[in-house]
Amino acid sequence: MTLVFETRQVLGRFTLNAGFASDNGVTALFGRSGSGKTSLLRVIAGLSRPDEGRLVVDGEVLLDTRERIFVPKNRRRFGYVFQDGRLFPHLSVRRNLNYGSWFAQKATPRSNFDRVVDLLGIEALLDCRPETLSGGEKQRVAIGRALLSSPRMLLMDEPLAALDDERKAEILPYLERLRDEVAMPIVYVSHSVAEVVRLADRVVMLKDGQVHAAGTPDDVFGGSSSFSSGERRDAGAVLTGIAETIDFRHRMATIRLSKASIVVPMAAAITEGHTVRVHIPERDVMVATQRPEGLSAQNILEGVIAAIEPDGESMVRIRIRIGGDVVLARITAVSAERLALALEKPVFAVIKTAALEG
Ligand SMILES: Nc1ncnc2c1ncn2[C@@H]1O[C@H](COP(=O)(O)OP(=O)(O)OP(=O)(O)O)[C@@H](O)[C@H]1O
Repeated sequence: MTLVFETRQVLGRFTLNAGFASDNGVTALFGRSGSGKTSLLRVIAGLSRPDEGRLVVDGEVLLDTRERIFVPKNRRRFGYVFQDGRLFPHLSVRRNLNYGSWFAQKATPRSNFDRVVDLLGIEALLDCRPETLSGGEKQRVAIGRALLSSPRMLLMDEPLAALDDERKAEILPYLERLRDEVAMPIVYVSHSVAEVVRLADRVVMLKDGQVHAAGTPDDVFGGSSSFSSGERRDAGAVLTGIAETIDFRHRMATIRLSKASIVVPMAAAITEGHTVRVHIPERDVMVATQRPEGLSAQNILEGVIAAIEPDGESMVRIRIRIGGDVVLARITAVSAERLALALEKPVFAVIKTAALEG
């Protein structure tokens, strides 16, 4: 499945002028409040008609303003998941799910229903009414309903925003399974760096209605200089590793990276042998020229300096290469000078364990 999209739309004083291309996997539309994420999603969904635009999904033109093509929303075959699950309160979970398949062009085979129920872990809930479910359970049902409408693409608008941290942690592993097992593009709107880092294959970062940066989470979060202070705190490296061992007593997992291993607090559902992504915020990395001792930080990784980039007047960003991985650190230019940091110099990246996310 492929998706090619571009649009231009004037909304009052706001102009949306953006586009992106993707295939299967999660494309995150990321940006601050008011950057245009929802407006973009609405154009894709067919909920609003842009002044100019083109949307092609797997070769089929669903929108082309020049050619006067506008396929209405109910014929686009997209599944939607909103912030608030929007389940029908008077229907059981099973009937809510079946409602999705009712609108599918073909009848949903029984096996598909079972597969979706299994994927989202909602079998025990089938006879419940929505009001008896937790927020996370409701969202899982809402995702199931969207999947059972046999969509060719899923559009998710901040599906976790209304949930508390515990519910978010509960549902994230299901979203990861969805990403890994469902062969369709997923467009995922979020303003959470942690969520995007964990789920997205590609990030389209919007700013004032335009694409400000696009690429892998590492490309986009690995050191853009135009983050707000909140985003700046979360900027850093995103590394992929394998969960090697899990210490259930302390709820810590050891993740094998390309050369070294690091220990991270265990996220809700890390399984040994599975691939996980680890986000190391650059603010939580210190640089040492000798291996420090007697520190509370558990992760001290040996590497070499791959780059030193100025970042603002008094700061520098250091890229530390550790085998095939790169960890970022943002330190003052004065510290870099004092430590005589230079390209290819061997250093130790001191990572505060609490800063890692599974
Ligand atoms: N129909 C409209 N008429 C006028 N302005 C609009 C309209 N729709 C959206 N806007 C403006 O477009 C801008 C982008 O809004 P949008 O909801 O797309 O942002 P967002 O990134 O999704 O924000 P949030 O994260 O807060 O949901 C805002 O300034 C909004 O006020």
